[in-house]
Formats: sequence, structure tokens, C-alpha cells
Amino acid sequence: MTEKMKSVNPYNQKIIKSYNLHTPLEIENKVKLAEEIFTIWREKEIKERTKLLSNVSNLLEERIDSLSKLITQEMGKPINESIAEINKCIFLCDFYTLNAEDFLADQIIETDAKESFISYDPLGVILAIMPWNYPFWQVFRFAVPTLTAGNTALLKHASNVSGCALAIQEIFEDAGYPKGCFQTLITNHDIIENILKNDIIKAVSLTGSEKAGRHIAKIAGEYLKKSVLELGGNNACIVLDDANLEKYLDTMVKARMQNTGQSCIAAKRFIVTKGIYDEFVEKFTKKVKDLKFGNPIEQDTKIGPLARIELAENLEKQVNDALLKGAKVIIGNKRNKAYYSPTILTEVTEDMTVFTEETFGPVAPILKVDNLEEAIKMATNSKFGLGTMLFTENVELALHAISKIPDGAFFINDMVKSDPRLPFGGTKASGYGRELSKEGIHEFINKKTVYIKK
Ligand SMILES: O=CCCCC(=O)O
Repeated sequence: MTEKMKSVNPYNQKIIKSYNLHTPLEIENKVKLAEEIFTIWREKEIKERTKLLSNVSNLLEERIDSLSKLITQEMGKPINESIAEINKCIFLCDFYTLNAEDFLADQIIETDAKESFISYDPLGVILAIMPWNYPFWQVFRFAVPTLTAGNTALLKHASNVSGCALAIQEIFEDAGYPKGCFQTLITNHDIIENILKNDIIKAVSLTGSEKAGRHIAKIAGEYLKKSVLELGGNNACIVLDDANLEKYLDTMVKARMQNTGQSCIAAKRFIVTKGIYDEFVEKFTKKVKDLKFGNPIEQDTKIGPLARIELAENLEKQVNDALLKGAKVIIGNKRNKAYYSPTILTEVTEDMTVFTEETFGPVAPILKVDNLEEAIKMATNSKFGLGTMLFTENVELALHAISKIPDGAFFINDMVKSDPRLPFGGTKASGYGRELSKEGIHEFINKKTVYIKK
């Protein structure tokens, strides 16, 4: 019997669709096609590639309703956030349409040669392994710069979002990209590991867990393939006594509760100085209580189900560990299948798993500290290094903290977020390499030195 991959709606646990896994022969053919098309695609002018990219932007715009519904059905994201996700992909396409030629232009370097420069050449076929939490955005964040630089791509998406994975391939093909430029593989992880070992694959980009990152990096290392890893995060949100809660409280709530808390860059540890602590807990709790919890397809829903029941069970376990060690539940900690109610914890200590591990759901642990110095010490007490946010009216003081934060991002008076114009990525167990901006389009290219003697 042919093996199937199922998409299950986490709101009602109904099967949306079953997908046949690609056979070994189909996979082999797709890998070969990606290599064959690379030889044609790499020769295209960048302008030709960005013309097709602007078609992708238009198609996303045209299909935004059906695509956002697909996201919500497959992984439970509140519908308005699914719409925002597609809009962000459009912004990304428009950004590279406008800037790719400049980012990829030869860079002349004055030396004693008649002429010397860096030529930015594509690498070849790049493998992407992507997660379900931003099923369009994370694929686009990889694919748009990678294809625009002249590479071709193969995608192994998370098994619960196969509909999104196939819809993305369809968009690239309908936009006029040669068939084979971007292909989705409906297959299992062990097959993907073998594909990574294949000489045709020149590099791999993985967004996912720390565990998956370590595993893929090991294979990539053994086979000497470049890898870019965007892994978990445990971002601290530091709130100082002089923070403007009136202005920024909504941002802080969003920083934690976006995508029902299922985001690597979410605020996962609130570290609050003692002068504002009580006021923060009270006001933050009120805001969180007001978030509408329910069916993600309804326009006003802010918190939906988690993408799978096991994710909610795991979150419950993490919270129970905290409770056993002395944490107090202010609100929440109720589970019903894939639903986990927004939860606020106080009396949290640094030995609890809600502090040491990432909580991938709507759980906000709050910790009290005396001052900024103590806050930074606590914020940096993490194996992860994706980002830190700091809320204060004293921006001068915040600027002094920049060098003390060993993360990929430091946001002052805003939540950590990705933006096509800025590099995105982490340090430590959050991975390495950068996506987006000029840095991102330069990840999967050969920076070739060209030297012409006088
Ligand atoms: O899990 C990671 C989420 C990243 C979301 C973003 O890039 O905005």
C-alpha cells in the first residue's frame, strides 16, 4: 500500500487530506531535474529572475484568501495572522525584486591587478528542511533569495503542512519559473538525510529544533556541505522600571502570544525589575485575559489551537514541572486536546524547564529582578541566542547593553521580529548563518575572487 502523509486540522482533528509519499524513483528524478535546470537557471540575467519574482508577488496577492485559509486549516494559525504571513511574503518578494541586482553585482576591489573583483555565483541545488509554524514565510524566506541568486531548490516541509508545501511549488511554476527550479518532496526524514549526502546537493538550510539542527549539521559537516541553521530560541523580554507600559504593553503581549506562542523569536521569559513588577503582572494578565481564544478561522480569534495535540501535552508538562518547583499560575494551564489556554506564571526560577527550554505555546513565565545588570545576567543565562528585547524610556542606557547581549538580535522598545531588510539568525544553540537582507542572499553563493593581471 502507498504510504500517506496526512494533514489534520488541529481545531477539530479532522483529516483535511492525505498525500501519497513520493516514490524513491520520483525523488531521484526530482533531484536530477533540479540539477539539470540549475544549468539553465544560473545563466539567466538577474533581471529575468526578478521579473518572475514579481509574478510570484502578484500571485500571492491574488490567492491570499485561499492560501491563508490553507495555513489556518493545516496548522491552526488565527486567520488574520495567516493573512499577515502571506502579506509578509509579498513584501519579501518585492524587496528582492527591487534589490537583488544590486546585492549580486560584482564587487570591484582595488589591488595591484588590472582588475580584481568578487563574482557572486550560485552554488547549485540547495535543500531546505522547513517547519510548520510559519509554513509560507519560512519557506519564502529561504527560497526567494536562494532562487534569485541562481540556485535551484528542493523543499522537505513539515509533514502536517503538505498542502502549503505543494501550493508554494505551484505558485513558483505558475509564475513562470522553469519546472524543477523549486520542487516539494513529500517524503520522510530518513530519505532526506540520504538526499543530503548526494553530491548533487550543495548546501542545506534548516529551520527547526535544536535537535534537528545538530543532526543535519553533523551530516552536512561529514559531507562538507554548507549549512544555515535557524533553530529554537528562548528570548528574554526585559522590562525596566521606567518602561512605558501604556505604549508598549500590546507589543509585549504580541511578542509572546503571536501564532499562539509557536514562534522561535517569541518572548519566552519576561524579566521585570521590581519597581514595575506588580503593575506589569496585573496589566499584562488583563491584556492576556482579553485575547479571544477559539476557532482560528474566525476573524477576531487571537489564540487558536496548537498545531498538534502532542505540542499542547508537552507544554502542559513543562508548566507542571514549574508548578512542582514552586511556580504560581496566575491564569491558564488548561488543556483540551490541541488547545492550551494562555498561561501566566510567576515565582519562576532559573532551574525550571519553562526557563531553560523554549516553551512553544502561549506560556509567559515572569521573573523579578533588582536592576538592569541582574536582568542581563538572567537574560543571557540561556543556551539559545536568537534575540533579546528591552523596554525602557532610557534609550541611552539600553544602548550600553548592546555589547552585553550575545544574540543575533537586540530590539529596544519593540518585539524581536524578522524584516526582509535586516539580517535574521541566531547564535549558540539557536544556530548560525543569516537569512534575509543582503546577508541572506549571500549565504548560498560562491564568492569567487577574479583577478586579471596587468
Ligand atoms: O519560529 C520562528 C519564527 C520566525 C518568524 C519570523 O520570521 O517572523
